Amino acid sequence: HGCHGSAATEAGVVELNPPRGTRDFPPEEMRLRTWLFDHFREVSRLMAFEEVDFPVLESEALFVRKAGEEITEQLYSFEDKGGRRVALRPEITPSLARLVIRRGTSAPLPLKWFTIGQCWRYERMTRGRRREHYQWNMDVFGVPGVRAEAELLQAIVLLFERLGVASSDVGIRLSSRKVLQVVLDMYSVPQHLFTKVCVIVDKLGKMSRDEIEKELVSTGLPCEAVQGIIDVLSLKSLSELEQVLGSGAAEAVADLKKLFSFAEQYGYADWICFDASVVRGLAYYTGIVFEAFDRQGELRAICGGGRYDRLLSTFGSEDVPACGFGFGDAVIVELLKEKGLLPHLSPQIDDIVFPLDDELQGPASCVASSLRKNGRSVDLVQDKRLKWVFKHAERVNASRLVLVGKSEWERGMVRVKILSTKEEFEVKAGELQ
Ligand SMILES: CC(=O)Nc1cnc2ccccc2c1
Repeated sequence: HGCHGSAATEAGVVELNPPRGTRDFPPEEMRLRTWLFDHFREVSRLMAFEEVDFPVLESEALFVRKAGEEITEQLYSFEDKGGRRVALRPEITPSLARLVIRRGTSAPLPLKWFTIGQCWRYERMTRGRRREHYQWNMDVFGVPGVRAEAELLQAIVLLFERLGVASSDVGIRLSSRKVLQVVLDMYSVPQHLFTKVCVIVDKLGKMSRDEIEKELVSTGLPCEAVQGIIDVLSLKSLSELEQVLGSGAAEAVADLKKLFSFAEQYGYADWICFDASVVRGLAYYTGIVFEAFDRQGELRAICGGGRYDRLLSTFGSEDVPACGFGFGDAVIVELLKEKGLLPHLSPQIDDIVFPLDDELQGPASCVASSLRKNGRSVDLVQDKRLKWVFKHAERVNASRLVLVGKSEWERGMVRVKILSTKEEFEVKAGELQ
């Protein structure tokens, strides 16, 4: 079966590549994805978070925010046959908020929920970036203080440690949006510009400083405010922050100090550091924000999150304090590749069962069936030469080869070969486990 590129090369062959910006997961890639997602799930279990799920398709209204965020500008939205405006979700948080409201915000709190879901963006392919990725989300609803953030940070650190990533490879930068709030108040910048400013200054480090200044000025900020914002966001320590902002930043500083002391108790203090330039690019964050980055590379964000205490009221509900993070499946895999931490994953087949000639296919099925009922994963091989079967057993890393032969079967026996030790023996067919 030749490897076709696309319909263009051979008349009548359908386009074989998945749509632009999307991926297939053939077995070897699916094993790596399953390995990563199993770690996401195990950490969620350790943290006593409950799994939830949502449709990939949501009402477009859930994501319309007019704050100039990249993911809402690249919304994969369309009108369905019922004339409804719908969208492939670009993120998970609004769906979580929708379900919390739907269940009634008086439901017993706190809620600790996690999900792993595919998210979409319609990116002009000029940048050749992907249009979908999978994101692990962990969110806490109903905990107003930074104890919730401390739990989320532990989840992130547990995940990295399980993958073999050390705090020398990756750090977690954290700050509070209350810092920016104080600066904007100092220059009496109107509140409605707050989210726009956050989205713009989130590009610090990705865009040049004067491009940022230009964008801030074009949103209507007075020049001294622009200078003040950039100066404050360049501060590298809490004590500097206190000196520069004085009592105005007391709340932000108190939150951060509490979070750092929790970090000591949890034992992950060497993973985190204060960095006033962290604001994250999502409009709805209101307090602590954080992002994990690789200390060597081009400082890509591996995951990120923060507190969003006012999101539910934007959907017309009572507010419920909330915080959470999203952890994508792309940057982490690149990091693991660079660090030589990718696992070698082979199929997990326990037994290969093979009838030595065709009239033994029935008995072989019977042997395979009883092994499967005993929880063994069995590959029942038919119409192959024995030579092929040995090679296949190696390839799939099977533990045992069970050969059903005529003379043995007549004595109620089968031949078993342990592939690791090469030892071979007969066993009563009915007693094979
Ligand atoms: C590195 C990468 O693929 N990022 C990515 C890919 N697809 C997305 C889709 C929606 C939102 C964010 C996304 C982010």
